Amino acid sequence: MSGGTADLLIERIGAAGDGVAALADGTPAFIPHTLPGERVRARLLGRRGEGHAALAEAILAPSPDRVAPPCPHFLAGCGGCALQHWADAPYAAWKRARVAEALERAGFADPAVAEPARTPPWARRRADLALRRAPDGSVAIGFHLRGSAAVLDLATCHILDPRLFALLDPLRAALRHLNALRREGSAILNLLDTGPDLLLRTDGPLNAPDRAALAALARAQAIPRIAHARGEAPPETAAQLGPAAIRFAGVAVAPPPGAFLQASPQGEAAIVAAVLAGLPERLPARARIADLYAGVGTLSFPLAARARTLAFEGAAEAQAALDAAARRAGARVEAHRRDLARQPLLPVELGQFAALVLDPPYAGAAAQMAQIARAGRDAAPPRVIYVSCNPAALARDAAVLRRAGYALHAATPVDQFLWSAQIEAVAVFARGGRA
Ligand SMILES: C[S@@+](CC[C@H](N)C(=O)[O-])C[C@H]1O[C@@H](n2cnc3c(N)ncnc32)[C@H](O)[C@@H]1O
Repeated sequence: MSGGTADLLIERIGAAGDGVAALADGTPAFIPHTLPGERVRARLLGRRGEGHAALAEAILAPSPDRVAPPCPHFLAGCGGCALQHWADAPYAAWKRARVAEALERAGFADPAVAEPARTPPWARRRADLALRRAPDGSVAIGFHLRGSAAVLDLATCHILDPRLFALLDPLRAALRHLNALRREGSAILNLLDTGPDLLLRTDGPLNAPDRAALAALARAQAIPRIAHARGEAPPETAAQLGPAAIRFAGVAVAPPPGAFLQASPQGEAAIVAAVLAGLPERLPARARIADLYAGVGTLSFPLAARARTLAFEGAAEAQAALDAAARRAGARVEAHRRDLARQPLLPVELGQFAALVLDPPYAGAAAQMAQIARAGRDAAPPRVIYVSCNPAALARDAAVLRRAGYALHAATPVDQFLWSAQIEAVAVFARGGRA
């Protein structure tokens, strides 16, 4: 069916942010930059998963909710954003509905879902940008074009913090002559309290002139640390001018290069607030909280203000940074390294916690959920506070909690990835009667 055109009615927005229309045989077509209710003329491109990829050649009847996208890269297909063409109110309502639908699929009828906590434009403090060298030696830095391996070279960006965006031109200039970048790589930018932290992953080794060039870039742009890794190898510091640190609840942590951070300060604040609000009002003096998938301690240190917190994290460097920060600050945080997919907390361990906070990666926390279900009424923690970055995993994991006897206490969507299809959420579950 590819190559042809069809006039179609957009029925809804799909999980990747594309408009979805039904073809004559009922197969869904995924059409970027369209909106529910619109009639479009679409060119069919080929199979995509269960349906067809398509492009809108013309919007025959535009939605009243269509707005002019603020960024010129959007209609060129920049993969950083999917929904800039949607008015703010229906856009936010769609994000909220994705969380509500996930909880409904888990079996919680008519879930009480708050309005999304928002992140404004120009606030993203963490970005993983693609690098691509052109035949003339120049280097493109940006997001992949949607559905393509090509990199859109960013001339502007409405989501990135301007302090990070300002580094792109000097970085392009430095990368032009960097031997370590042969064809492609990535630049992970984290804006810490001490300034930008840069991790370059490239397809070649760093040589002495490369090191000198990166040191010069660090000095000229006041970048405290630039690290480099070849492919997926562990990073090594290429230039360090000063400390690289960020504070969580007043505790300074020195994260490893490329460490996971919540994508925006607003997103982090909203997640921390919703997690703390989900704790029982009164915690006994000897109460303990478990923070699973703790990273470098974004949630552990705020939680420790309420009770002794045992933090579990699988990545060695993140766990070490969390452990060192907790020791230096004398915080009530004990950091343990543990692969929670292979070694989830067992019922005998779960029984000691007044609350279990978990913030798993995209795949969710199936192994841990199975142990909570096994723990039964006596050992399962009274509260489970689940921070989700994937509604599908939330639906699956929340269903296990429901079957294990938990009620949904609160749900807060957090929109940290402005204009993308992503939505995060903090869902608070309480065992029957104790909410
Ligand atoms: C979404 S991040 C959350 C980090 C932290 N809670 C925060 O807010 O910054 C998920 C974390 O889970 C860790 N992780 C991924 N797979 C894991 C596993 N199997 N066992 C333990 N930790 C894992 C990652 O290293 C990452 O730090």
